[in-house]
Amino acid sequence: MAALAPAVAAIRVAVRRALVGLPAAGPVLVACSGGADSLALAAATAFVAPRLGRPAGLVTVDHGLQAGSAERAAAVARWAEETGFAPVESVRVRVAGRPGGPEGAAREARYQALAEAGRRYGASALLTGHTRDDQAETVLLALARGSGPRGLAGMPPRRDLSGVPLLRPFLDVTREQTRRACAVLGFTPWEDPHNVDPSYARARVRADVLPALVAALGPAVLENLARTARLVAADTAALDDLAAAALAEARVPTDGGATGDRPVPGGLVVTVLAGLAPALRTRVLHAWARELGAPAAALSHRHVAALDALVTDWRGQGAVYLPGALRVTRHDGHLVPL
Ligand SMILES: Nc1ncnc2c1ncn2[C@@H]1O[C@H](COP(=O)(O)OP(=O)(O)OP(=O)(O)O)[C@@H](O)[C@H]1O
Repeated sequence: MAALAPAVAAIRVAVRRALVGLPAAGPVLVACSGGADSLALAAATAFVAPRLGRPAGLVTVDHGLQAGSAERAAAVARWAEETGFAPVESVRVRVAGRPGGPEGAAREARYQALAEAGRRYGASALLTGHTRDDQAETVLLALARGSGPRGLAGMPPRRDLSGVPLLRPFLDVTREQTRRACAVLGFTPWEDPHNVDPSYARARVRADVLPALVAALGPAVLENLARTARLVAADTAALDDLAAAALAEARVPTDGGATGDRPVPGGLVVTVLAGLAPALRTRVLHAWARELGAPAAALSHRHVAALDALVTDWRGQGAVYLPGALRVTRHDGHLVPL
């Protein structure tokens, strides 16, 4: 018997690790663009899932942004049916008219369609083909944009996508391995023109920045960036737990036992906030602003810093304006939403 190619073994092991012990019943759904990463993911899932007694389906999204995109989606769906995936779906989405740049709008439409498919089929998980290289790019972009620990934590291996568990089994698999696996298995992956389009920051990082880093510092750079993401993610999760407890403590009691003359519903006690370490306090304020209804994408460091100044640099300044048409002021030793 011919030995199993190491790249094929690596992708199967990664998918097996992700699927083994999945709590819920229901099929796993592979999100497949037809590119090397998600084609390798689909091939590994087609091999592993039946051996774990799980049905495997596949969804491909047609963004309708490029000539030939419908044909590409149809070809992926045809291949999936021939390979034994069920259900198989090709979903056409409308990208135009969504907020944000074209890349962000396409991503939002894609994830919405994937989550809807996941719910429709009662999927136990939705799988995407993000690799270690994608993770390294994400960390570098976050570092360059100054997005702080939440950005540096990169993409989590699992998260909730509107009620469906989203898994990324390939975060420890390299792009080189997915390409090699495709070659060994005789697939011709689709090459997404966006991946090499220099008008996208991620494409420039992929084409120029990472190769330069690897050339200067050696190939371990990719794994080291991915490890940085894991370490920061663990620290961030711990700090988030502490911040949730601190937020509970800072809340003005609504039962009449407030620290001021009268309770201020929905407010926070400034003296409690002032006693927190800055890293915790800014997390508390960020979480509180989200709770009040500020949209995550629009809530920036600047907004949180302005809230923080109400606590630590109080000079009687006016209300702080937050995205989502919100205002917060300091009154009588409390931060209060107006
Ligand atoms: N059109 C699509 N339809 C279904 N899933 C998609 C589509 N585009 C991306 N995905 C999913 O999201 C993952 C990340 O996509 P992205 O385009 O960011 O990275 P990529 O490295 O180019 O992936 P790939 O080589 O699989 O296209 C893919 O691996 C795939 O699981």
